Amino acid sequence: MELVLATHNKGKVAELAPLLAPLGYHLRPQSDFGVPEAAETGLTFVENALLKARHASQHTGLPALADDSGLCVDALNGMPGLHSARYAGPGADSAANIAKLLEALAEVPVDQRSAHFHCSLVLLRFAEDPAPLITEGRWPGRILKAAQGSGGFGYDPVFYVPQYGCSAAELEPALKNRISHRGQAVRALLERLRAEG
Ligand SMILES: O=c1nc[nH]c2c1ncn2[C@H]1C[C@H](O)[C@@H](COP(=O)(O)OP(=O)(O)OP(=O)(O)O)O1
Ligand SMILES: [Mg+2]
Repeated sequence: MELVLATHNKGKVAELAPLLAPLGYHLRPQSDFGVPEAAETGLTFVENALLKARHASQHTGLPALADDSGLCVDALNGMPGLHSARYAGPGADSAANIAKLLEALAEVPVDQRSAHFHCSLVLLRFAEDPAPLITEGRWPGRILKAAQGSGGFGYDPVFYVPQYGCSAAELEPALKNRISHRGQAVRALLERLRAEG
C-alpha cells in the first residue's frame, strides 16, 4: 500500500521515513506525483496539516500524511510559529529565517530565549477519509546566539537541546527522531493506529 508524504521538505521526508517504517507502507513523496505546493491558509498548525494532506490525497487518490510544524519563541510571543517557513519573506531559505530570528533576539538574554517546536500530523487513511487521524508533538529548548552544527534542517542549528548540551543540528538523526516534536507526533500516530486496529 502506498502512502503519499504531503510535503515538499526533504528534511521532513528523511526524518519521517524511518519513523513511519513500522507501518509497512510504501512511502512516496508528493513530488513523485507532481503535486504542487498547497496554499497554507490555515490559522493553526492542524488546519494547515489538514489542507496539505487533503490536497495531496485529492491529487493522487491515495492515503496521505502531512506535517505542519514550526518554532514558537516565548520572547516573541510565539513567533515565528505558524509563519516559520516564510518568516524572512515568501520563499525564504533557512539561512535567511535564522538570520532574522537571531536579529529579533539580539538583545534577549540567555535565560529568556526559551522556545519549542510544534508538530501537527494528519493522516488521511484513504482519499476523502472523513475522520483523519490527528496527533501532535512538542519539543522544548532555547534559541542559541549563533548557529552551530550542520545536520537536520530549518532552525535546527539555532535550537539548543538542554539534555544533550548541543544544537538540534548536532544530534544524530536517530536521536533527534527519538526526542523531537515530529518523533513524538509519529509515535502517537502509531499508537492510535494500533489501538484502532
Ligand atoms: O525539526 C525541525 N527542525 C528545524 N526546523 C523545523 C523543524 N520542524 C519544522 N521546522 C521549521 C522549518 C520550517 O521553517 C517550518 C515548517 O514549515 P512547514 O510549512 O510545516 O514546512 P515546509 O514549508 O518546510 O514544508 P511543507 O509545508 O511542504 O511540509 O518549521
Ligand atoms: Mg509549508
